[in-house]
Amino acid sequence: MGHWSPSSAPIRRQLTCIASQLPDARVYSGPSSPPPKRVTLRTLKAKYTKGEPLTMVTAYDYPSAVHVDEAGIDILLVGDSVAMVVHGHDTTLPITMEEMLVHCRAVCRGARRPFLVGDLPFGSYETSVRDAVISATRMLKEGGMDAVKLEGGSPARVEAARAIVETGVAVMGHVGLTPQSISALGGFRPQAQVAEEALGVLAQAQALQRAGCFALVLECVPGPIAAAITASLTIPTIGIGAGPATSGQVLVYHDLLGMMSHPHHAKVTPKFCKQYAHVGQAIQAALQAYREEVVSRTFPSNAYSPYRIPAEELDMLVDQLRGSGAQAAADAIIAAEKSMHGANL
Ligand SMILES: Nc1nc(=O)c2c([nH]1)NC[C@@H]1CN(c3ccc(C(=O)N[C@@H](CCC(=O)O)C(=O)O)cc3)CN21
Ligand SMILES: CC(C)C(=O)C(=O)O
Ligand SMILES: [Mg+2]
Repeated sequence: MGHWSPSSAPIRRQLTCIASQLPDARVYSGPSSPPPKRVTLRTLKAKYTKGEPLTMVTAYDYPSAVHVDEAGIDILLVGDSVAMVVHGHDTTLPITMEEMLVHCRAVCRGARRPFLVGDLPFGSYETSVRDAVISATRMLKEGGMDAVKLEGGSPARVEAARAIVETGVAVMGHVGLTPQSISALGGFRPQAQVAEEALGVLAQAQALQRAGCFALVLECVPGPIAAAITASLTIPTIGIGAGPATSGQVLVYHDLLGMMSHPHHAKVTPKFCKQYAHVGQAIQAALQAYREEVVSRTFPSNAYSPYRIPAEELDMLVDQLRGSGAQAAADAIIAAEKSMHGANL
């Protein structure tokens, strides 16, 4: 048994057996790779109870998941923001369940430790409670997620959240700015900026808590409103553009890395995003340097041309090519050998 805790592994291990396409990187693969201690609902609750901030970041693929895991982030969200930051859409609406599941599986292979939450995409849970339950269970069975997130706090959304929880799937709620409602909202606008609206968001948050949500995202609401909501709940709030008084914070991976500095991307980087790096600039500089080195024929140098052939083999090859009349090929060998290794054949 080693140090597998009975509560953390069995479910995911079973899932991995059921669905052959599921990631196996989260399965204990022998003594050489000790299993990392997974973040569970219990871990999250313990942190919240102690007043420790919860950290959450999005990731959409294997390398970003590895990085988020290594950084010790508590919760990894496979967000439907993938539609905008990875697929290049202007909103989160077009991303499909099948596309989300592909991203979830890639993330699951890279992230062993964080608690994994998958965003239910637009259209996958609003049509009926039955559809909501089907979509949520797919996120776990086919996506390898630990929990799902859905947007909104209207009575219909609360009913969907309750039904999913009753199925045995952990649900994270999401109120304030709910980007999937952009058509009705008329834009990515900050929410709860008048007292009546703030009371509405508070009531939605409380209804989602009653429905059994284990946490709530509060997006784009004034700090004091987020503070009031957080103080009124017994489950953690995870803020984004919601000030410092929430129980935790979430940012989009590409935003916090400064990957979207290109003017084409800049439109989707909201004001509340702090850039902890300027990875976009680093990528741009590297690509330009590569292009310039190829054009100037300085790449690949000998250091990056690793495959060798013994001199006597080359001699034989040159002789055979000459014998068969392939003079140009033979000359090319001699010229290349001279320029790469200064050798005269
Ligand atoms: N890259 C990225 N980061 C995000 O945080 C994010 C996404 N994408 N996509 C999904 C949602 C959409 N989000 C957004 C997007 C834009 C604003 C924004 O620019 N708001 C402006 C007001 C714009 C308006 O009035 O139309 C602001 O002043 O905050 C806020 C949140 C947050 N989420
Ligand atoms: C911004 C977070 C909360 C989100 O829902 C997403 O990335 O899709
Ligand atoms: Mg989302």
